[in-house]
Formats: sequence, structure tokens, C-alpha cells
Amino acid sequence: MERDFLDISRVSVRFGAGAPLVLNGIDLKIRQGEYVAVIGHSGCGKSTLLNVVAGLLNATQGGVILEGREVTEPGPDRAVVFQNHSLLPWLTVYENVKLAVDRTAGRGMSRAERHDWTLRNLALVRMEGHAQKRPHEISGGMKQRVGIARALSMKPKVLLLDEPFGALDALTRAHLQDQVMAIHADLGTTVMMITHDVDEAVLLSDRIVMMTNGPNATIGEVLDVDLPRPRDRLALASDARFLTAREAVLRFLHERHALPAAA
Ligand SMILES: Nc1ncnc2c1ncn2[C@@H]1O[C@H](COP(=O)(O)OP(=O)(O)OP(=O)(O)O)[C@@H](O)[C@H]1O
Repeated sequence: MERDFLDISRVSVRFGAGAPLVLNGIDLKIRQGEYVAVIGHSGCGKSTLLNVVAGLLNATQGGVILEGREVTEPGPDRAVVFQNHSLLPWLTVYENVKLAVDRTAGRGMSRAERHDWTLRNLALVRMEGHAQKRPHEISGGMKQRVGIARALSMKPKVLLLDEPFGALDALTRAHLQDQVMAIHADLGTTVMMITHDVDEAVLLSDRIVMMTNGPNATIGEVLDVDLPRPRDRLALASDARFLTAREAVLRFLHERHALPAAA
């Protein structure tokens, strides 16, 4: 049987003694190459869970094992892309990615190889033509693409996406989703993505992890998205399997685990 690649085991988190548990006993095993979306209402603890996997936050109980090694701190094997692009404003697009290359995957590469690797990752997100621009000269969607290139350039074992398209308009968002699907197909990167967007979760994922409301949030249900790849958003818009999966997530979020204010 295939070994679990990323093993999130009985993770509970509380912020401060006496405070309620934000997360309570999260158990999730992710296979290599799998694309998993985590969805749930605002404040249920999705980012908290991602931060534990990233090594930015220690679990109060339980832990995370990646390829047999316990996660205790951040590392280049788990690259994170946040909703708000975090590029260094005084560096060009090229330099932003090159900096990550120099610090991680580029160690041991020659100068020419590091240059090529930087350009190759910019090309993955179609940003090689904007390499010499600075962040203020490019759009929000382009900044997110550079953020994704920077993350991928580290050759991470797991790509952690925290609502990476949340701040973008619908068309830009669709474009980026297609690019991420193409990259995932190409590289086979393992992805854990947080989202609020049901359609996005169904379109991109192999499995959707649905979280109950906090505090004491836990995994309510896990849905296998049984749709062949490559996936085409237009064809899927009327595909019965897509619509069934979408409905299952919507029912979970808006019937079984509606927020009290929205009930
Ligand atoms: N550093 C912290 N100190 C104290 N409480 C925190 C801290 N970080 C998060 N929390 C609390 O933990 C809970 C979960 O927050 P988290 O950001 O993980 O939720 P989320 O599901 O990602 O929300 P959203 O979808 O709105 O981004 C919230 O109640 C939040 O206020």
C-alpha cells in the first residue's frame, strides 16, 4: 500500500492556557501528488491548520509528519503562498524568485543553473516576459503568479496555498486556477489549499476536507472528487458529477454546519 506522504495526526491547537481549542483532533493523511482543498466557514481554523503544517505554529497536541520526518519549524520543503502576495517591493520579479532559488533549491547549482532555474519557474506561470519589472508595475494576479513561481522554485515537497486567489477578480482567478491545474499536472506537486470557494475546491481538488465550525473545529466530512483530469471548467459547468460534488459541499456548509447567524 502507498505510504502516507503528509500525515497530520491528532492536531489540536489552543492559543493560550485556558482558551478554548481552536482545532480539536485533526487527522488527515495526504498522498504524494494529491491536491487537497480545505474548506470551512471563516474563523474555523483553516489557516491555523496550514500554519501548523508549514511549521509556523506548533500544535498544542498532535503533530505533522512529512515523508517520515516530524515538522518542527518552517522549511523549503513546504512552500507557502498567502492571499496577499508578499514580494519584496524593491526587487524585480526575477530577483524575487532568484532570492528564493539562491537560498533553497539553488544551493549546489552553478550561477548559470540558478539563473536558468529562476527563468524556468517564471515561465511556469508565464511571467518570464515581466522579469525586470518591480511589484508595483504588475497587477495583483501577476504578483500571485510570481509568488507561486517563487514557491515552486524551492522544489517543495508540499505547496501550501492559503486562499491564494482570494483577493483577485473572477476572471483573473479563473486564469490562475487553470495555471495551477496545469502546473500540478506537469510537476505532480502535492498541494494543500485553503479556500472559501466551493467551485474552486471542486474544480482543482482530488479531495475536499470540510471543517466544522470553531471553536473545537474538526473535520466534518471528506469528499472524493471523482472527476477525470485534465479538467475543463466550461465542460464541467454542466457535468452531473461536478454538480453533485458542488451540492454536497454546499449542503455541508449551509445546512449541516451553517454559522448560527446565517442559519
Ligand atoms: N495568533 C492567534 N492568537 C489568538 N487567536 C488566534 C490566533 N490566530 C488565530 N486565532 C483564532 O483562531 C481561530 C481560527 O483562526 P484562523 O485564521 O485559523 O481561521 P480561518 O478558518 O483560516 O479563517 P478565515 O477563513 O477567516 O481566514 C479564530 O477564532 C482566530 O481568532
